[in-house]
Amino acid sequence: MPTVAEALTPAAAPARPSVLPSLLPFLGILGLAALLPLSGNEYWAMIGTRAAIYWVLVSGLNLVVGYAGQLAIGWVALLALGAYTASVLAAGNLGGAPWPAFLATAAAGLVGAAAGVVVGSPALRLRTFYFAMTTLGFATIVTQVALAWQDVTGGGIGLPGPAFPAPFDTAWGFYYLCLGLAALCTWMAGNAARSRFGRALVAVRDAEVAAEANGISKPRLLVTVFVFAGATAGVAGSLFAGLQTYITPEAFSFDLSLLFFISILIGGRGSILGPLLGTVILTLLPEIAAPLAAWSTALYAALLLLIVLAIPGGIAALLDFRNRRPLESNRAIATRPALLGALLPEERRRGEGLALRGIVLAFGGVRAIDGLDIDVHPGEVHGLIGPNGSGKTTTLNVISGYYRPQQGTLALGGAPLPAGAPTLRAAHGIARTFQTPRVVGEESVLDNVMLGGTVEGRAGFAEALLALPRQRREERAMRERALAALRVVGLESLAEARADRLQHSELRFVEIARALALRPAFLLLDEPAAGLSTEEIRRLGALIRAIARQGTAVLLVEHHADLIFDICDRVTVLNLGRVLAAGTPAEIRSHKEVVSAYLGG
Ligand SMILES: Nc1ncnc2c1ncn2[C@@H]1O[C@H](COP(=O)(O)OP(=O)(O)OP(=O)(O)O)[C@@H](O)[C@H]1O
Repeated sequence: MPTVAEALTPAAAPARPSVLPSLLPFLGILGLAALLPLSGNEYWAMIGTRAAIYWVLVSGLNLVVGYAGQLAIGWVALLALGAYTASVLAAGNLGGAPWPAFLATAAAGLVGAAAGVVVGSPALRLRTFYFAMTTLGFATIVTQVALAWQDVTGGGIGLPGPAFPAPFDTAWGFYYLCLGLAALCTWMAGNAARSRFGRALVAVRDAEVAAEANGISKPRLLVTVFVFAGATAGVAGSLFAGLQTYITPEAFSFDLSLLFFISILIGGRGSILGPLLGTVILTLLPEIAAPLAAWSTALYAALLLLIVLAIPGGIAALLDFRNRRPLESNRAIATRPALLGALLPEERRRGEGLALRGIVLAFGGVRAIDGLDIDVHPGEVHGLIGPNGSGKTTTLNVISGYYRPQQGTLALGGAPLPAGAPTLRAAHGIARTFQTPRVVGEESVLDNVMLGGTVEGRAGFAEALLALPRQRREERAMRERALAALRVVGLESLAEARADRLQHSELRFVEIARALALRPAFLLLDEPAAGLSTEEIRRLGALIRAIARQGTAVLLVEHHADLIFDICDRVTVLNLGRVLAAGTPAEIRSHKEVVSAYLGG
């Protein structure tokens, strides 16, 4: 057991990580790329330019595929659209004067951004391969339109790409332009990935329900990244047309789309560096093994198989040295309820009572909840118990908005709480944990806990891309708060560890820390003691009591009767979707029907 001093002193909290070590590989690649002209070989200028252009596209697509997990396999469509937009405008083929190359490139970016939404929006309704097929369909449409609209696009004969002015009109000048844009895109994508938007994308990919409970709206988030990924692809298209000097529909083959997609897969999900290396490798591969150029598709497929089978995490997992270090094996969860005050200063405490009235919810003929009234008061731990199938989980799902009751009303702090709308619960100050912990295994513990602060983020996606001051300030505050929450649950020494390396009991406390990072007015705990040791349950109980004492209303669904009777102020017992009994633990313990229906003789 920790001493009082230990209980109050957080273990060595991780200092703010220096960004330099994570920047070094990028600076190294940029340094090497900047030295490429020393080769004096213009052929290498062309290969280097092509790799930079591909990366401009992949840097945006990576957020869609590697972070959000959407199978956008036909993204070459946007490259084609950007290339044709810039070339048609630069040639003046739509009437009017020819546009300068940079202006045409900006227009290609805008058209790409708009088309990104069009190509991406089916992902809001379709999953996995169905979405992949729609992106391929779009790629076919773009090339067919380019073929058929001969007056403007030159049809099968094609048209010249935009000619960039001096000093970008030489092979190496154009190379530096593309390299500069690739570096800019890397910086922006990296900023986005490290922001609340990046965390939200990965959460939507790996723990969608937890993402919703933390206020993340998947459709809004996806549309935002589709805009960015479309814009980078549009700009890449213009540069691509500039490099080709002449474009025809064949230039935008399925092979090229596959190259973009596979670069991300072999690079590794949720990484910027991995896909960057993947893009460079796949661009260079056919050049280095020139005789194999005709085999490039087979080569990609073989490489992909090799990576998927041998290193499923891709290049990024190979380079993740930090998570190879063993974690301390003898770990105890030393919760520190006394530190709650630092996380929830007086002015941030907000307890809100919850009132359910006449809730009815039936699944077909089964009345899972049948006219339920419950009042949970601020500062109170309210236990919800009952036999299996009595309606506890359904009640939680009604409160968290996953189920819309057929009858009845909900009110939080006296104000009506809209039925349904799970993503709005976090903004009302409702936080929850899950029966089976829902954490993002591939993210660090700290990132998981920071997800709880998502709703307090005000900086928009553009601010995140450019790492503007408000974004940086919010990120610092979110990080501090998440660390404070981790100190409360006693897991701050694991902050930088990947969450899937933790034990089950630790994940339960990570979820509580995430809920605390929301600074909740109302906290729903779904069987938090399941799988914990007796000592851990004792600490959990003390922590829950302390959270309630700060003003938060706590609704606790639990099968451990001892925990319920030890820490609850009031208990409601459900049976067949109705309240069998409600009262203090002492009243419930001696309630005849409860004893016979649930507690046992
Ligand atoms: N999605 C669903 N579709 C159909 N029936 C459902 C659904 N969810 C719950 N039910 C039914 O509603 C009733 C209440 O289920 P619920 O899961 O809320 O009970 P519970 O008290 O949480 O049980 P447990 O302790 O086993 O988790 C059960 O009869 C269950 O079979």
